[in-house]
Amino acid sequence: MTTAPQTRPTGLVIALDGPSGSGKSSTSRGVATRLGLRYLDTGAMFRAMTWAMLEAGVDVHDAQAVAAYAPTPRIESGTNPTAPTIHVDGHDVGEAIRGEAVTGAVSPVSAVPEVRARLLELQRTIIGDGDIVVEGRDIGSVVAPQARVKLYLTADPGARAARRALEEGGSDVAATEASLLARDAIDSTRRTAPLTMPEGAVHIDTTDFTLDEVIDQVLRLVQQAQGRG
Ligand SMILES: Nc1ncnc2c1ncn2[C@@H]1O[C@H](COP(=O)(O)OP(=O)(O)OP(=O)(O)O)[C@@H](O)[C@H]1O
Ligand SMILES: Nc1ccn([C@H]2C[C@H](O)[C@@H](COP(=O)(O)O)O2)c(=O)n1
Repeated sequence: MTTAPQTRPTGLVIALDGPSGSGKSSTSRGVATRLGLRYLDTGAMFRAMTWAMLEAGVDVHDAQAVAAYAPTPRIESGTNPTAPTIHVDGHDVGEAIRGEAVTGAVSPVSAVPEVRARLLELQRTIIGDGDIVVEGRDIGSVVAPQARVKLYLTADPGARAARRALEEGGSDVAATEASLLARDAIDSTRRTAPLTMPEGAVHIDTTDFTLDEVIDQVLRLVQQAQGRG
């Protein structure tokens, strides 16, 4: 049963960061929907960039080639939390970016500074004056350090893998966990904007909470932050 506020804050930026499968997208979409805010999935933008590189035949392990291609694709993110969209050069890539090829290549592509600089500019343009929930790996630390509310979501690797395997219709939990941990390792050790708990963020370990319980916790934190003005 949800108990948290329904009033729509203005100019608000809520930043959610955390490792793969910790519940960022589901929580962000739930919070944005409840508060009437926009929603930005920055992971989808990095996936879209990776999809474009693979389509163009760029070697994703060649940082120079990745950097050279980074300015090319036109990436457009739709920010409706109940129906987020992502397009590359006019193509709807919402499904394609969730496939194994992109998932296996996205972390090395995301580690290239020219990719991050290009997407940072797009992300900040979309954030604009706020009224948005933004999720990723470096939102509270780099993209929007001014965010009024910053959350850092985690969950035990076993729980993350089990949730993801369930979502994917019963894929191998051990293989899913290995894939999540491999991505976490690259994302948290890269030189530019690594995954880290941002200064001022509230840590929520979601392992033992349902999605509704986590959304409620975030809504309460937003209410407290609004109370502080
Ligand atoms: N608190 C929760 N309890 C149970 N399942 C959850 C919870 N939060 C999210 N889930 C489920 O876990 C899976 C992963 O969640 P989600 O996609 O939101 O994570 P994420 O952090 O955005 O992942 P990624 O970084 O890979 O995009 C989804 O199937 C989602 O429904
Ligand atoms: N702000 C961000 C968001 C995402 N990434 C990279 C690292 C992730 O492994 C990948 C895919 O993200 P997901 O869809 O799993 O949330 O994108 C990043 O570096 N910075």
